Amino acid sequence: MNDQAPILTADHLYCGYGKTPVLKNISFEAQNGEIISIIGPNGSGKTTLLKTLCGVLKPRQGNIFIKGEEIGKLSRSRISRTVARVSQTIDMPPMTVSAYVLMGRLPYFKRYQFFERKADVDKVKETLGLLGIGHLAEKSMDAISGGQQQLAAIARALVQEPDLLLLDEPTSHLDITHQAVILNQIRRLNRKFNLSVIMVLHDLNLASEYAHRLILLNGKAGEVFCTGSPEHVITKEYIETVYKTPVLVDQHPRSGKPFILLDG
Ligand SMILES: Nc1ncnc2c1ncn2[C@@H]1O[C@H](COP(=O)(O)OP(=O)(O)OP(=O)(O)O)[C@@H](O)[C@H]1O
Repeated sequence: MNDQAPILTADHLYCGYGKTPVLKNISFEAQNGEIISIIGPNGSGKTTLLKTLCGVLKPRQGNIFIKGEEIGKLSRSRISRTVARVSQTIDMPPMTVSAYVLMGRLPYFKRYQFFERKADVDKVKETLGLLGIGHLAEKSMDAISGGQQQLAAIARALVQEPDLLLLDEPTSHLDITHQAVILNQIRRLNRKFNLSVIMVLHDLNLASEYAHRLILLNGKAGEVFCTGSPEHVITKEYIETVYKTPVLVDQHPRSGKPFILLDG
């Protein structure tokens, strides 16, 4: 892998499930240290794109490069040490939160290593603490709330120590306190460790506030409608065209970022 290359390059991707592709001709580069949010109406293909970007779903055409290397030529563990994904639906194995989060360390296990090392356990503890769920460590995954499961899934991705984090609606089950915990933590990791992030967000105001760049999918056409800074993408004209809903666009009083309200 080449550290100077963009962390991820999507090159003319056509992706989907059946005969007709859900998404057509998607090309973009995610630079190192960039936070990108994929936005768009329900069913526009946000999850499909995220799954394709990490190699879970094979593109029907086009290619993906991670740090300049074709994803198909990389081993699963090499990909896992570089890219971590948190999906929208979280599997709930009957295990404790700490055992679940520890699974994120598997890509670092050596051949014939069957047990975690102290460094792995420390990493898990530290990450649970950072996300405010240290007290849940010994609880079973199926005995905690949906929001807490979401935090545990994010912790599992973070202990993978990825260079690129892919998040599918990371705040969907979270109250505003935990939305702030997650997104501020992601911003902190981005600033401190240059973590690159691509996240699907439904909340356009959170996308506007936390992402450097937005990719707005056009539901019907299966294409990118436009991409750019929040100021470029979150305009009355673009949002009303894509979402077919009247909106008001103002500025956040503190950050100055575009701020959106439904208009009737
Ligand atoms: N496993 C699947 N098999 C077949 N079609 C699928 C599958 N998953 C999704 N689709 C279809 O692909 C299209 C895009 O779905 P996708 O979940 O990527 O959209 P989305 O933008 O993430 O939606 P939402 O905002 O509702 O989560 C939809 O028409 C959906 O029905």
